[in-house]
Amino acid sequence: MATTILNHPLIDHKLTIMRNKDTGTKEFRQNLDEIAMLMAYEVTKGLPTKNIEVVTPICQMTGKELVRPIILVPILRAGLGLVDGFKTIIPTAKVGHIGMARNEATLEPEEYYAKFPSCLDAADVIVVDPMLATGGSASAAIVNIKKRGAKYIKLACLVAAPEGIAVIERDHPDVDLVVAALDEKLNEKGYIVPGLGDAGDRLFGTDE
Ligand SMILES: O=P(O)(O)OC[C@H]1O[C@H](OP(=O)(O)OP(=O)(O)O)[C@H](O)[C@@H]1O
Ligand SMILES: O=c1cc[nH]c(=O)[nH]1
Ligand SMILES: [Mg+2]
Repeated sequence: MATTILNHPLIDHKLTIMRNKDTGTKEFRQNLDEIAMLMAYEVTKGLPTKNIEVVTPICQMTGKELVRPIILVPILRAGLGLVDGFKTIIPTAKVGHIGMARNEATLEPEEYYAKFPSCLDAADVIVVDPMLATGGSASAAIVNIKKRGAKYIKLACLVAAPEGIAVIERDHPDVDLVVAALDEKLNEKGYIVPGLGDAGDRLFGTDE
């Protein structure tokens, strides 16, 4: 299993707009939505397919179809900002939700909500969250999803700190990780530097 850092020019351009502290809610959401579509293409590159016979208007041929259904799992709240873009590219995807709140004092993640489609164990599961900071939220979310039966899991994050990547690689060597941009470090409050601030607050306008 692998970690991929995308460093894609279009994503970097849009992400730079999101990073700007003066970018408002509307533009922040719009750019995240656009980036999600680009990430969906990249994250799904390695999904398994099987041969299927198809008759074109010209002749019969062997085509391909996905082996498993796809389930998107946004980590609430900020992961919700990636769902519409992924669904645009994968309209048949089912969506499960897991709520993880990072205790801002201890930085420990706590699950507060979970609801999944019943085919979790037979699906390709793509967990999405814009921020991979300490890695605690994503790692705990994946542990909880595995406990509910998920076997084929990918994690897609917009911005990651090296610390978060190391945690996912250590805790979940079976999970493919796709990150749009690798930042420098975490600060003393567990925020990614340079990062983009609190993704959930910027997405939902709760930054007071
Ligand atoms: O890697 P970690 O150190 O765990 O931090 C990353 C988590 O922090 C943010 O969520 P937050 O807890 O702020 O919740 P929110 O999405 O509701 O704002 C972010 O969306 C990740 O889930
Ligand atoms: O930089 C960070 C770290 C955790 N969560 C965020 O939203 N941003
Ligand atoms: Mg937040």
